[in-house]
Amino acid sequence: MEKIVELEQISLKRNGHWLLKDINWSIHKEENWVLYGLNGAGKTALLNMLCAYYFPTEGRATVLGKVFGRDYLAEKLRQKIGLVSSKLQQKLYQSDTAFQIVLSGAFASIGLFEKPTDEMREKAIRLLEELHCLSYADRAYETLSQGERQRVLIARALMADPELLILDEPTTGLDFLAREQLLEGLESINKRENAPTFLYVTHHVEEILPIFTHTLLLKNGEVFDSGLTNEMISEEKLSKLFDCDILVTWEKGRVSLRRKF
Ligand SMILES: Nc1ncnc2c1ncn2[C@@H]1O[C@H](COP(=O)(O)OP(=O)(O)OP(=O)(O)O)[C@@H](O)[C@H]1O
Repeated sequence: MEKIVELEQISLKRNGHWLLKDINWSIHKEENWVLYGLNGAGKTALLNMLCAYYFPTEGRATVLGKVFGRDYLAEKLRQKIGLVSSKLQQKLYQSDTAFQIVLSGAFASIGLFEKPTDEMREKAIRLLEELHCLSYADRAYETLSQGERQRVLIARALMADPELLILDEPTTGLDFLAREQLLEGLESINKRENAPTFLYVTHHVEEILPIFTHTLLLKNGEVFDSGLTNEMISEEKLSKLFDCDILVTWEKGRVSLRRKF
C-alpha cells in the first residue's frame, strides 16, 4: 500500500518547549484519518509540520514521497496538499469572489495573479457545482456565510487535485444543517475515482464519518494511541484519554460522547 505520510520518531521543539514527542505514524493512500485530541494536544503543531511550515527537531518525516531535509521542497509539497483551515480563511482577500478564490487554488496562491486557462475555469465551475456553491460564485467572499465559505475553501483545495486533503476543524461556526451538508460533501468527494486521502482534525466525535477509517489520538504532544476508528473511539480508550468516565454511543456509523456521572 502506498504511503502518503510516514513519521518516524518525530519530535518538535519550539521556543524551548517540546510540542511533539516521538511521533510514529503512517497514513496509507486508501485510508482516511481523524486527528483527535484536547486543546493544546499538539494537533496544529503536527499539521504545521506535515505542511512543512515547521521542520522536525528530531526524527524522519516523509510526506507524499518527499523526505524532509533531503528533498525539501516546501512549496512543491504544499501544492500537493489541500488545506482547509480558519487561518487560511483570514489570509484570503475578502473582496475576491467565490469563483476567484476557487480558481486561485490551481496556483496554490492567495489571490489570483496568473491568468487561468479555460480548462481551469471549467474545473472551478464543476467544483462549485459539486459543493453546491454555484449560486453564489460571483459574490464577494466577505458576504458569504460561514458554511458557504467553508464549502468554497474545500472547492479551492480540490482545484490542484491534492493527494492529501487536510481539514482543520472545518465545521467551526457552522449550524447543525450546514455541518451535515459539509460532511455530506466530503462523503461525495470520497466517492470520486481520484479522491484525496483525508486528514480530518476535530474536537467533535459527532463529525466522524464512516469514511474516516482510522484515528490518531494525541495527548500532550504524544501519540496516545492510533488505529481503526471504531477501536479508538471506545469508552475504554477515551476514558483513559480524558482521565474521566466517558459514555460512547455508536448509532448507524456515527458516534456521540457524554460524561458518565
Ligand atoms: N511557538 C510555540 N512556542 C511555544 N509553545 C507553543 C508554540 N506553539 C504552540 N505551543 C504550545 O504547544 C502546545 C500544543 O499547541 P497546538 O496549537 O499544537 O495544540 P492544538 O492541539 O492544536 O490545540 P487546540 O485544539 O486548542 O487548537 C500548546 O500548549 C501550545 O501553547
